[in-house]
Amino acid sequence: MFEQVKETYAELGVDVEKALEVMASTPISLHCWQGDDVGGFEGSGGELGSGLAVTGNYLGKARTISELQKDLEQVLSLLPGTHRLNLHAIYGDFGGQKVDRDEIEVKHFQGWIDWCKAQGIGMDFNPSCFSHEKAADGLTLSSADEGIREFWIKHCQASRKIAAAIGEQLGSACVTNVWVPDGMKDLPADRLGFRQRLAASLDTVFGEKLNPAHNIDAVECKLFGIGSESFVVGSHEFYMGYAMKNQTALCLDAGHFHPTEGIADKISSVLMYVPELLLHVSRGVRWDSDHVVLFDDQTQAIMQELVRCDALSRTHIGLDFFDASINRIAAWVIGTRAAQKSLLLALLEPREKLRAAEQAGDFTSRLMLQEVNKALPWSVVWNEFCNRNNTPTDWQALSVIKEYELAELSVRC
Ligand SMILES: C[C@H](O)[C@H](O)[C@@H](O)C(=O)CO
Ligand SMILES: [Mn+2]
Repeated sequence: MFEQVKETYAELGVDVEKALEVMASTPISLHCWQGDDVGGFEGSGGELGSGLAVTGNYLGKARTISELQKDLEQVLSLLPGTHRLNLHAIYGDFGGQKVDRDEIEVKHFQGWIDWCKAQGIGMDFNPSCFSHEKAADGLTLSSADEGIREFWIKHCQASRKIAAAIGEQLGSACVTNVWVPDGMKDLPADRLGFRQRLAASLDTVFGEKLNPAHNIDAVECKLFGIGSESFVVGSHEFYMGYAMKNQTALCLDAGHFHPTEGIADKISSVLMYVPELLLHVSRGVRWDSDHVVLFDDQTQAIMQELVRCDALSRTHIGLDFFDASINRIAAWVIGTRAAQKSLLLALLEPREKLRAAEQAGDFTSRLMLQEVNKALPWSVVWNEFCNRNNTPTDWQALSVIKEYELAELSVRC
């Protein structure tokens, strides 16, 4: 059947083998925080805060680094292709000691680096500027309190040093994404002041020039959060301007805009002015609810734009969702596979024929071809991709996950 499908696509000018090659060389950066509900392992007992919220209480949350690594290994075994780990600073191995955010060092993450090396994957990193007493009032790098700003600047500077070591040791640039929750529940008096302080703090954070082969800086914008409904200092306009001016990567999170505003249409514009893009593929339901990513129109549109803009080499595809209402392994596998399937669908699009019709002003054929594309047998190619990587098909993966739940997750009390 697969050979016939290849011929069907070839008639429309689509090279299926080329699409499978690109799939195999396009990693998805797996966010560690889905495994334990964004808790981390500092052992400080701190509550999740700063506008982040996880709902659900499904059994088997990872409680230790080794449990999280075991869960991630299970996930990786069920994903076709080679991926990356996206780690937050709060997941370091602090040996039960109190290590504050401004004191973190490479040694606290060496275990993770070694684990990634053993898995044959790259690693991305994030300073954790949330769920901490010095972020309790919702302000960090833009705070009017210089001591607070200094603390978070030091944390971000330390994070970049760690990221550069990660990138150097693993031989793959580590994307360091800076997201701060800074904002106001109600109407601020001096928006400009907050934004000037954030820009000055970021300039200090990024002041040390690091080898881009080891570390890529990204900044993440947001529209609102819990506790920052009226004002977010790091808005899209702020960070797009900052990224353009300083040529950092810009992180677009699919849940960080108005509920009806997708990020697909932003990709071609952003990539005209910033060097690289980091995506947090997510799914907001009513708000930035961080639902598990699905194979839906929004996700398909994002990947379609990446392929149409020939932007995969300048884009780092990360995921950002945290759902504790279902098996967390399944959440990762469903979400990652949805992102991958959306990418495959985009790679199999007869885009040369679409482009030709559009350039000829033949919008009728363009529309019809877009509809024809939806009915093409892309899932046969997806199953071939799974087979070639010795991974089960979607439905088969569920039974493997259920067995893991019984053997491993259900005994974590
Ligand atoms: C844990 C992540 O840093 C966080 O989800 C951030 O990326 C975000 O999207 C906050 O809304
Ligand atoms: Mn995000």
